[in-house]
Amino acid sequence: MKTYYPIMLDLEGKPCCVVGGGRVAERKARGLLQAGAAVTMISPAFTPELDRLAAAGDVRAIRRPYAPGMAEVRSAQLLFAATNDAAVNALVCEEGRSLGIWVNGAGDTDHGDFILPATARRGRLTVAVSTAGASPGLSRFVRTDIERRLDQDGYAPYVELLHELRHTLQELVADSGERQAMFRAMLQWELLPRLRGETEVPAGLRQMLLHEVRQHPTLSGIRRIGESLLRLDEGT
Ligand SMILES: C[C@@]1(CC(=O)O)C2=NC(=C\c3[nH]c(c(CCC(=O)O)c3CC(=O)O)Cc3[nH]c(c(CC(=O)O)c3CCC(=O)O)/C=C3\N/C(=C\2)[C@@H](CCC(=O)O)[C@]3(C)CC(=O)O)/[C@H]1CCC(=O)O
Ligand SMILES: NC(=O)c1ccc[n+]([C@@H]2O[C@H](COP(=O)([O-])OP(=O)(O)OC[C@H]3O[C@@H](n4cnc5c(N)ncnc54)[C@H](O)[C@@H]3O)[C@@H](O)[C@H]2O)c1
Repeated sequence: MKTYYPIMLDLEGKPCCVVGGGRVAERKARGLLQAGAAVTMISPAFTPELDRLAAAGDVRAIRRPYAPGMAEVRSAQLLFAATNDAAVNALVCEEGRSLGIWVNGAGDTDHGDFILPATARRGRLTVAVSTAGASPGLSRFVRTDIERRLDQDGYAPYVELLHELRHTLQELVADSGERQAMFRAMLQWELLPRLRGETEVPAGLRQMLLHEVRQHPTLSGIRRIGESLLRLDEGT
């Protein structure tokens, strides 16, 4: 069985090129724009949404069929073959390979270098789901299931709070081993149930925790904060 390597790429401002202008190309373009990439599309025709994005200047649209050697392909850092013509997709994959550009093939006969997962995002938290190409529909199904759970459980504010607390400890504690023990202890705090149904961290809770962490930046301090949170819950 083939095993893929999952990765989070920083595409901010980087040139990415999508060949094709249909429904699949549009989905790839939307994902790239979310990541802040500089997107160029090559296709004789585009979906109405891609036409809108091009008119707004959000993507650059080259309105002609793909041909090997195009400057927009050569300058891309990531390449996507998403036409409905398997021979064209294969050519795009081949050109990407020969140029050393990572290429995604959207069809079953394409041989690209990477595939895309279905992605659930809530704030800084991203959950990516892949079936290694076995069933993209299942990836989508699992993604929507995860989104429902993340919304119910308050993970978006939770990850914001953890980000802030972790940053605070990084400034206060020099030893990385000690810090890691503290981060692990912090994850034992019963915070998630308090954030259920919230879209933001309640200001009082945030201030209280930041204050306590600044006052007690030690492993035993972090554990005690967790215990006092439990006592608060028990009303003692
Ligand atoms: C996850 C997602 C991400 C994205 O594209 O952004 C994605 N496909 C999505 C949806 C989806 N794709 C298809 C259906 C129809 C139902 C079905 O066929 O199951 C649905 C469902 C729908 O649209 O509702 C059809 C399809 N997809 C591929 C082929 C070719 C083939 O392998 O045969 C065919 C058949 C074409 C045909 O037969 O004509 C190929 C790929 N699709 C992948 C990703 C990669 C493997 C992902 C994995 O490992 O699971 C891979 C290998 C390459 C790639 O594209 O990177 C996105 C969900 C986004 C979301 O909603 O969250
Ligand atoms: N990876 C996936 O998630 C996924 C999902 C469904 C289908 N597919 C596959 O992807 C293909 C595309 O699906 P779609 O729904 O976007 O199809 P579509 O028919 O909506 O769009 C095809 C696009 O390719 C463009 N095109 C055709 N020849 C071209 C060329 N020579 N150069 C540049 N662009 C060209 C067309 O102008 C059109 O914009 C399907 O044929 C299928 O094999 C992949």
